[in-house]
Amino acid sequence: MANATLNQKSSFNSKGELQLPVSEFRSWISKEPKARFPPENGRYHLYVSYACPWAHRTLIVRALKGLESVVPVTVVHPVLNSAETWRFAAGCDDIQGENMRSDPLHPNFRHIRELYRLAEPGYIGRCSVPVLWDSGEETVVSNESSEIIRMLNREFGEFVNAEGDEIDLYPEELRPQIDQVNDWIKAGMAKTQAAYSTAVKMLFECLDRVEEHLTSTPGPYYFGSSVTEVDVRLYVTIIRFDTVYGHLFKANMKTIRHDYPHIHKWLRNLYWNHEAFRKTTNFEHIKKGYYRSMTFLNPEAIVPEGPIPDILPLTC
Ligand SMILES: N[C@@H](CCC(=O)N[C@@H](CS)C(=O)NCC(=O)O)C(=O)O
Repeated sequence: MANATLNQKSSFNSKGELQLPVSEFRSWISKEPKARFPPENGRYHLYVSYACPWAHRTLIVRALKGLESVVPVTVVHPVLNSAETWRFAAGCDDIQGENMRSDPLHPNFRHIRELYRLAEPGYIGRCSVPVLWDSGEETVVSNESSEIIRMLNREFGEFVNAEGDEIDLYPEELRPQIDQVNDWIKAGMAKTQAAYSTAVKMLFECLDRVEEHLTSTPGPYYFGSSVTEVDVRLYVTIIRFDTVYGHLFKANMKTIRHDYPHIHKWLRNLYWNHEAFRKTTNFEHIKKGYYRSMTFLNPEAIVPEGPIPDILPLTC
């Protein structure tokens, strides 16, 4: 299953297959006694882009757990300039969005790169989002979404709201199945015809598997009656599918809305019936983010008008 990273310059191996870099900041917020980063109200800050699927995961989990006021968020401008890295909003931007603003913690910062360099002077690695920032130590706790969502799910017990408390996205009894699905939700993108043909076929085989699975479960979630990490991780890819991946990455063997009725129903249920999914999905940022940033795939930076609507209603 493809999750396409929003990068100006992705790394490819000699066969033209995408190579995903490893995230460099991997500390944990933990409620263990004496933890370096204990859960605290207002201490941590999330820096995200609505365009980025990995950052989107963290926004959904933060909302599902009711942690919006505990872990504030700043949304960057959706168009990535790889030389300068993600930039904070400026007053004159033509694109708006909730929580899109200048950095409230470092008002003189213009780019995400400055956070990384404050955390590690001389840092020359990748300056990706999401960033989970610790305003206590002025450092990056983590820039790995799969780990940030586990921290938000598990470590903020005393701060989550009543609804969030009912939700465990990684419950003990489902862990083997969740790990198995996570294993094949991998990034895909290619630079040669052969690598593309292999990747695109694999991608649609994965979608076929998801469709088949959803045909045989009562739903409305991937594993039945409770939302899990798998719903979050699949959602951020599938919501971008018809609007971006099908066109920009030529993943056009089928569309979600026309060819996968069970995935389509599962997707629309999450979007229309759950604020945590709907509120964190900003189609303008997603489309402008991908089509204007990935100019090596879309040199004129033209943003397509369709599909219209971005997502179909619940009943159609
Ligand atoms: N492994 C990271 C990947 C995050 C990632 O690749 N983010 C992209 C946007 S979708 C990014 O910030 N790219 C900027 C860059 O590489 O310069 C995670 O899951 O958190």
